[in-house]
Amino acid sequence: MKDNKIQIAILGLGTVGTGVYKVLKKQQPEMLPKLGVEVEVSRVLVRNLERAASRVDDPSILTNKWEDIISDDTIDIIVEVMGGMEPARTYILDALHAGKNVVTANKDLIAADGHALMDAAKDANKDFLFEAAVAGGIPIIQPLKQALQGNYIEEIVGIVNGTTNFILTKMTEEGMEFKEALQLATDLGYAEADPTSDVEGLDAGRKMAILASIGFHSRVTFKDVYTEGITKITARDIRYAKEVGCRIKLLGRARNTEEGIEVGVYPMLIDSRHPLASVNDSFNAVFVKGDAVGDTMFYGRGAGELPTASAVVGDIFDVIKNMHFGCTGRIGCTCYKQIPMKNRENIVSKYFMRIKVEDRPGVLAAVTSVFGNNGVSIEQFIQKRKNDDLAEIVVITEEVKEKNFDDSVKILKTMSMIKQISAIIRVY
Ligand SMILES: NC(=O)C1=CN([C@@H]2O[C@H](COP(=O)(O)OP(=O)(O)OC[C@H]3O[C@@H](n4cnc5c(N)ncnc54)[C@H](OP(=O)(O)O)[C@@H]3O)[C@@H](O)[C@H]2O)C=CC1
Ligand SMILES: N[C@@H](CC=O)C(=O)O
Ligand code: NA
Repeated sequence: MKDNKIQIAILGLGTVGTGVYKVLKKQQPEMLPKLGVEVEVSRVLVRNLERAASRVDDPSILTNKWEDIISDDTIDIIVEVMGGMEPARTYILDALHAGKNVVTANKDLIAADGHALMDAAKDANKDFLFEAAVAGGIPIIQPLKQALQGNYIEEIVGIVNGTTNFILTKMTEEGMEFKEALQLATDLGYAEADPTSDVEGLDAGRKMAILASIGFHSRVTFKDVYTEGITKITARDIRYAKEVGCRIKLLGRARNTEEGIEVGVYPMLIDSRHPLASVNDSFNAVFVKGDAVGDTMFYGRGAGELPTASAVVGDIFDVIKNMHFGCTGRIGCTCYKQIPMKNRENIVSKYFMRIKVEDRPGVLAAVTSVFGNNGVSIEQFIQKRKNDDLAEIVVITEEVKEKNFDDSVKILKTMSMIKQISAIIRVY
C-alpha cells in the first residue's frame, strides 16, 4: 500500500497485460465504492521499454528489472501475464515468499506445477488466483470451486481454445485455408506466443488438466492428458461431417469413471444440434455435468485482450476484497483425493473414418469382418465416390474401446486392398 492505495505490478504488457491495464483504468471511478479502497498500477515489467512506452499513460512506471518490483514493499499484488515457464515460475514464487498476492493467466505453469505454487501461496497465507488461465473471460474456475462444490462432477467437456475454434469456424463457414485463418487468429491476439500449442491441442490439454483437477478434486497434470490437434483436419472432413449432420470441433473431454480419470483433447464430430456445435469464432464453452445440478454450460470469449483481462481483473478485485476482510488465502488447492488415471486402452470412443479401397467385390465385406473380429460395431457405412478403380468409404462406429479400434486399424493398414486411411476422427 502507498498513500492508502493498493499497489499493483503487472508482469508483461502484451495482449493480456495491455488489456488488464486498460480495464483497470476504465474501472478507476468504481474502485472506491466497489472495493473500499483506491487501486494503482505502480509498476509494469517489460523486456523492451521503448516498445511499451506508448501503451501506458506514464512510461516512468515501466521497468525491465524484476528487482525494482520484488524489492518494492509497497506492491501488494503481482499480475503475471508474461507467459511461459521461466522466469514466470521463479517470479511468482519470489512474490509469494515476499508476501505479495499473485494473479496469473499462465495455464502452462499451472497445468505443470500448480500444486507447488498453491502450496507456496498457502504457506505465505497469500492469494494465488488464475481464472483467466482456462477459457479466458468465462468464469469457470471460481464456479467449479465455489458454486458447484455441492456436486460430484462426472464430466467436463468443452471448447477451451479460442484459436482453433476460430480456425475451424473460418474453414467451415467461409472455406478459408488453415494457414490464413491461423494468421488472422494470431493478428487478433488469440494465439499463444508459439501457436503450435494451440493447433496441436496442447493449450486445450493444459486447460483440461486444470479443470479436471478442480472438478474431480484430484491432481491431473498436463502429462496425464492425451492431445490431438486440428492440423490434419481437411475441408473434405468438414464437408463429410456436415453430410452426416455434424460439425468438427476441438473438444476437451474429462470424465471421472469407476476405472479412473480420463482426460483428452481431440478434434471431434459433434451433432449440429448439440449446443457446443454452434459455439463459433473465439468463443469457448464448457459443459459441466454434476450429480445434483445436472447439465450446466458456461459460454463466452475464450481469448483476446479485453475478455481475458476481464477474468484477471475479477481475480484482482477478489484479492483486494480478501485483503480488506483479512481472509487472504481463502481459496487454495482443492485436490484432496488421489484418483488414478484410467488406462487409455479402456477408454471408449466412437469413430469416424475415411478409407480409400480398391473398387471390387468383397472389399467391403473384408473391411467389415476386420472390425467385427475385433469387437468394433459399425453404426454407418457410406460409400462416397469412385474414381480410378478406387472407392472412398466412410465408416462410423458405435462406442468401442480405443484398443479394439486401434487393433482394427493396424490390420486394415496391412491389407493390400486398402489404399489409404485418410482420416480418423472421434465422434462425441
Ligand atoms: N492472449 C490470450 O487471449 C490469452 C492469453 N493467456 C495467457 O496470458 C499470458 C500472456 O499472454 P499474451 O498477453 O497473449 O502474450 P504476449 O506474447 O502478447 O505478451 C507477453 C508479454 O510478456 C512480456 N514478457 C515475456 N517474457 C518476459 C520477461 N522475461 N520479462 C519481461 N517481460 C516479458 C513480453 O514482452 P516482449 O513483447 O518484449 O516480448 C510481452 O509483452 C500467457 O500465459 C497466455 O497463455 C490466457 C488467456 C487468454
Ligand atoms: N491461445 C489461447 C488463448 C487463451 O487461453 C486460445 O486461443 O484459447
Ligand atoms: Na476463465
